Amino acid sequence: MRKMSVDYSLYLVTDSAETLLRGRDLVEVVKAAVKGGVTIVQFRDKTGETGELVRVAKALHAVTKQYNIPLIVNDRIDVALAVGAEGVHLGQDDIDLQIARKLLGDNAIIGVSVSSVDEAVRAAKGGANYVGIGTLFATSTKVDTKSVIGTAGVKKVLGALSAMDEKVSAVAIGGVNLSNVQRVIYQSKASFKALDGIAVVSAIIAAPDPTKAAKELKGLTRQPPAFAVANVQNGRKVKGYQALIQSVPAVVKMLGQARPLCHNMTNLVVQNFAANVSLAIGASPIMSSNGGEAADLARLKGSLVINMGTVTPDGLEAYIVALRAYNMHGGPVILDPVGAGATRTRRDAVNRLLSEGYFDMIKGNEQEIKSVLGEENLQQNGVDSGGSALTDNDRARLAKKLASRERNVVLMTGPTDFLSDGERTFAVNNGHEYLGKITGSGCTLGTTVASCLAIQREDKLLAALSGVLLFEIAAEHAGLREDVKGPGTFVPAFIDELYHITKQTAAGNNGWLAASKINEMELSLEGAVECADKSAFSMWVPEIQKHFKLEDGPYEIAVVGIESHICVTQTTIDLLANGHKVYVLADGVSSCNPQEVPIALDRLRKEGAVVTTSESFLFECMGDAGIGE
Ligand SMILES: Cc1ncc(COP(=O)(O)OP(=O)(O)O)c(N)n1
Ligand SMILES: Cc1ncsc1CCOP(=O)(O)O
Repeated sequence: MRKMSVDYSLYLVTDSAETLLRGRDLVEVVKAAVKGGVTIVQFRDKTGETGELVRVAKALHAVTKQYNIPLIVNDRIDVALAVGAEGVHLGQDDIDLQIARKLLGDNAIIGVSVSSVDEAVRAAKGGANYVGIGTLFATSTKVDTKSVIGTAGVKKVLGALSAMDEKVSAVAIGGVNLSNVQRVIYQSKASFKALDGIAVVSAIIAAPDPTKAAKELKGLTRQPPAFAVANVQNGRKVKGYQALIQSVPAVVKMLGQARPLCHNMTNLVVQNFAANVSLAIGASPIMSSNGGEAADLARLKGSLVINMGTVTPDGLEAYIVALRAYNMHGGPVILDPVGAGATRTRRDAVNRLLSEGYFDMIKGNEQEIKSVLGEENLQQNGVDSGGSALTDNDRARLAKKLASRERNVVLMTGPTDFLSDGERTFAVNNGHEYLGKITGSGCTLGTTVASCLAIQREDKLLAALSGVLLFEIAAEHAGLREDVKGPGTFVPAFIDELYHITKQTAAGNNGWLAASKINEMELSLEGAVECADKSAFSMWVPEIQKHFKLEDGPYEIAVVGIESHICVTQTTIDLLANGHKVYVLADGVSSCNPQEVPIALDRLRKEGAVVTTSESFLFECMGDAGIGE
């Protein structure tokens, strides 16, 4: 087989099912698709006789050769050899990778289907050129699939592959189409590895115009999704809450100026309260659970709250229509997975929603967030939050874990609220006990935060923080009023205070923010205090490894130590090999023989570590002069 360089960006996998081809000739469909920009083709026919398979494969190869792209044959090494195809694709139950390599030679492109980290690591170690990660979303094209792993599963596999020495390309497969391809690429991305491409069957084979479908898919693979555009363009985020908090008044002020639309698909219990809260803070509410009008509303540059408080099968379908419409226009969407862990119906609804679209923010109590994370052994009682056995750090970690998995912002509510975008995590300790004694306080917090998101899209964590502080400090003001005697009188006073704070802020009076109680959570350092006795030169020993699990990271780790050429070198190389980002602090390392130091630092730089100084590192961590420390 001849060696070929491969562009995996748009991988077409064929299917000869009549339901997809509808009387058209497969070779003609593939020809049209390749014209549209497909970069690699896999011939996949599970039923044909060998002679017929060879005939079609030959015809397909004539097409791919014309465009200088590879032809891969699914499962059948004999067919690949017979036509001189560039490679094969093997499933987990197909012929062994080593045997295939022996039969096909070093130049062959061999791909392996994987659905877990273990399978991916085995394929990479076994010398696969690429892995097909799936099944991403349930699809009628493959009904015998063993597991549907979503973007979270793909991301886990990519994270593990990024930590390996073996370089292996990766595509995701299963249910990818024009409406979700950008989200799939965006949400699957692990810290140090993104997908090399996407693999599709029906999105091209069943398309009325395969050239157009391929062209559109390819175009979309090169652009960030609409909901990420502002984020991506803005680049670096403000670090540290003191710097962030200075931007809160501008967000609150903008609410009154822009009067953003806040579209609520929410439960019957809170509709009136949520609409009043929206109006009080200057936003423009619309309470509509009708999926049919979501497409029109999504054009109005507002935000959407999907609150699952009273979810029904029809309601769920309407949420999905609206979610897609807002995703398409880049309008922010918040998921409030009310009672997510309470019933199988609600758990399924959450999973379905997460697979159908992108949520810029997920807001829920601890049990709801755990349920969205898919934590085992969880049975929530009703839709209220119940008690927690977790420490603040554990709870903050939950919020951070979900935010980095979904690549969004998570607001986990409770006596202390935790906000995270996966990089920055804050605890907010504002609010009033009466918020826990009225119905709909969580839901209306969702509406408040969604209104802020509508006008602050670049930094979604700032939007969340602004909404939380506005809402909870207003509650504190209301709770202190003499006319408030209990939860009943609290509600109207609370709406008044939301209104007053918004007005004051518009007039330039930001004094209310002095009441904010925020802590930044330093989660990567917390809990990693460990004294490990060791004889190994590297510090990458099990006692340390357990604090830096790749699925919770990858971590950014600073290394200092006495022998730059021994323990510092070996620890750094191990950390890099395990997928973490390493800063070696040049003024924090030495050597018994000083000549060793520059040689070791030079080597570590080449290995991929950032060699810097302690002062530079610390200032980069802080990011802003507003930080007290
Ligand atoms: C690129 C790519 N990835 C995954 C698969 C699935 O292969 P497999 O698990 O062997 O299932 P079948 O294709 O045989 O149904 C693939 N074909 N291509
Ligand atoms: C072959 C295969 N393997 C996992 S899903 C799948 C089929 C993907 O088809 P579609 O792109 O039509 O969802």
